[in-house]
Order: sequence, then C-alpha cells, then structure tokens
Amino acid sequence: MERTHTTTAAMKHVFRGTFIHSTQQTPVEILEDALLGVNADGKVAFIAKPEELNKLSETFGFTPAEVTHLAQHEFFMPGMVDTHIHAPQYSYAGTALDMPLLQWLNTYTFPAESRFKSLDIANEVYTQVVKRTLRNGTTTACYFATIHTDASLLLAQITNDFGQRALVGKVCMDKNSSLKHYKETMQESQEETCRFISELLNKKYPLVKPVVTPRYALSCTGALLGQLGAIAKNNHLHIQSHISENLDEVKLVKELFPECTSYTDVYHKHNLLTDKTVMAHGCHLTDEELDLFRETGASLSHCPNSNISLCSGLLNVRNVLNHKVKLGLGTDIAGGYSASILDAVRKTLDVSKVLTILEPENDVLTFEEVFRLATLGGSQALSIDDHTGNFVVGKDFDALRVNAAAPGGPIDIIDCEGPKVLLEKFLNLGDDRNILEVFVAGRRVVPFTYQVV
Ligand SMILES: Nc1nc2[nH]cnc2c(=O)[nH]1
Ligand SMILES: [Zn+2]
Repeated sequence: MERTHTTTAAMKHVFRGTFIHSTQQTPVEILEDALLGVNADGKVAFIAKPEELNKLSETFGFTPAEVTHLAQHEFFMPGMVDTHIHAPQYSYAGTALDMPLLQWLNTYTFPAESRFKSLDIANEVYTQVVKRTLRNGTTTACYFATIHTDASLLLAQITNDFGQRALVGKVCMDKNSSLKHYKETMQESQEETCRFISELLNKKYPLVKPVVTPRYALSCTGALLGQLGAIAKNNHLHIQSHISENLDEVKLVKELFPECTSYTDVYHKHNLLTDKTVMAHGCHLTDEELDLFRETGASLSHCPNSNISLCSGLLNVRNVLNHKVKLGLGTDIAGGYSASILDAVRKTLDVSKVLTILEPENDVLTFEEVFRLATLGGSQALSIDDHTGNFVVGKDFDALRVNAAAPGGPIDIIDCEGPKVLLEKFLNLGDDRNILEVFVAGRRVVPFTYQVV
C-alpha cells in the first residue's frame, strides 16, 4: 500500500499516536505509534513510522515541534457514518414509540413534519440535530428533511456551516390519506425536487450534496416514482428511500403494485435501484430481493434501534453480507430514539445475538465487523468510500480523536489496556464525553467554533 505522496503545501495537522480503522481485508487494523499528516486540502498526506519523522518534515515542510502527540488512552478512528436519519423528527426523538410503523407515521410523524413549513422551527431543530450528531462522532449523515424545499435547503446550509459531510433530501410524497395538507401533487413534487437540486448544487458546498428522496412506495404514485428515477439518472444523483420495514407495509405495497414481483421490484421498475441508492431497513426482504440489490449495486441502511422500537422486525445482517450487498448503519431518528451511531453499533450486535438465540446456527457478528459497518461500510453504502471511510493516503481526513479514559466519562480503565480493548470499551460503553475532537475533511468541527448568528 502506498503510504506517502508528495506535496509542497504546508501540513494542516501532523499527529503521532494510535490509529484504528478498517480496510477491505481486515475489520480492525491498528497502527500503533504512527505519524499521520493532513495536508492543506484536508487529505491524508502520509502515514508513516516515527523513524521517518526527519525525512517527512523536510518533504512536507513542518517542524517536529508542530507534531501533536496523543496521550496514553487516546486513539484516532474514522468518523462514523449515519446512513439514514430524519432531521425534522429530532423534534420528538425519545418519545412516541408506542405503535407500529403505519399508525406511528399518521399519529406522530406527519403532524410533526408538517410544522417544518416554518423556517424558524426548521432552523432551531436542524441546528440541534446537526450539533448533536457531530458531537457524537457522525462525520457523514444521510438526511431526510420534509416536503418543504426552502427548509430542506436550510438543513443543507446548516450542515455546511457546521462542517458535517451530508447528503440532504427533500422528501417527495404525492399520497397521504391521514394528513391531507402534508403532501404534494405529483407535479409540485417533481418541480420542487428539481428546484431543490439546482439551488443546492448552485451553492457549491464542498461536502453537502442533494439526494433524490421518494419517502416510500406507499407515499408515492408510480408516476412520481418514475419521474424521480429519471431525475436521479439524468443528474447522476444519490437516491434514498425505505423498503420492507414492516409486514403490513409490505402487504399493502404488493396490493398497490400488483404488476411488480416484489417490493424491491417496485423500485427497480422505476429506475430507483442504482449503485448510488441507499434503502433503509429491508427487514423482510427475500433472498431473491437481496440478489437484485447486489446486481444493481444498491445498498441497505440497517437501523436496529428503530426496528426494535417500532416492533418492525429483525434484519439478518449476516445474510445481507453473505449476499454481498453493501450495508451501513443508521439511527433512523425518530423511529430510533438515539442520535448516536454508537447506539446503532450496540443494537446491531444485540440484534445479531438475538437472532443467534433464536437460531443457534446464525453466525453472530463480531464487534470488529460492526466497527467496519459504522465507518468504512457506511461510506461504501453511500458510494463515497473513494474519498472517506478509513485512513488511506489521498482520502479526506474524517476522524474522531477518542480518549477512552476521558475524566468524568463513562469508562473506567482498570489495567493498562491495549488499543483493541480500548476500542471495544469505547464502542460498548463510550459516549460523546470520550470524543475529544471531530475532524471532517481535515477541519476540526468539534469542539464547535461555528456560532449561529
Ligand atoms: N422509520 C420510518 N419509516 C418510514 N417509512 C416511511 N416514512 C418513514 C419514516 O419517517 N420513518
Ligand atoms: Zn426512516
């Protein structure tokens, strides 16, 4: 592996310490006492041994005194990727988890989202959710907003201002039987999607891009699904939606789209399954549907907190991985009550263990594998792994500086633990108190320096 490349620009950061990340070959690779340089473009310029310090400082134009040394229980890991989160639903996160999906949408979700017509409400909630997720180590988030174009553009602006990498989707829905005013006509949905995409692309935010967002097959007519598939194709855009989350939903989709062979086929027939598509949940997909995911390059977002909280189902992640379908983790705020991907890591392990209790031959996931899903796997699911997801020369430096023994934090370090144990303890016990700093594309975004004016 190439571990350096030359540049004349000065270094933004040079760190010395432990770096833990995943690669295609190994779920946890530990680089102990390594030097890592971040160039002025926010990209990893070198990863090297300390013996090379003098040579590197000449080549890259920094002095050894500029090197930041990590303390004993500190390490860097890649930033975490939330592949599925509803920003407006942060307004009621931690409540309203007492009914299954379709009733939950009608009772809580649609009324809450309809309030985001107000830019004041949007500004308040979107600022809170971006700060909360960043502080918890989410360097990339794939957001659903609402049907309101201007509020969705505001979410994109806020993620850009705070320095979070994001895909932002204006939600599309031309059907809603429960709340008549929270839906669009097909034409509005199509025109406003085009306006959203062009206004967002015109902003030229370096880290924030639009994602075409049909809510799900029950909220969209076939005609709208087809138009959205065409818009995504013509503009080479990402696509996100929901699939096979809940059995009542799957049954209704089959009734509404009798010409389609499966729920997956509904999206496939409307050109919505591409290698830039991420579908949330997939708890009830068949093996044939997973094959179609693999063939099209579409990925799944596993949202275990939501799947348990709404009693939707248990996704067998091992089976998804065996089908070679890309998969990342999602919080699915507010179906899931936690905004932290650390919670998604724990719930992913819990669900895998529950499946093994129910069926002992199920091959349980390891914490190392789930660490990869939270980082590199998420970036692969969003097709952004060519520039983020792990520590590779030339990729953007999206990273968390973790102190497993942060004073006042949730972890007690008893013995002199090795880095792998520190990682395992952080994944199982840690929280934002352990995340000292967050970097996105080389910029330090936590602690916050950006002030809302
Ligand atoms: N969990 C979840 N599932 C959905 N399916 C359609 N919309 C939603 C939503 O907002 N949350
Ligand atoms: Zn969702």
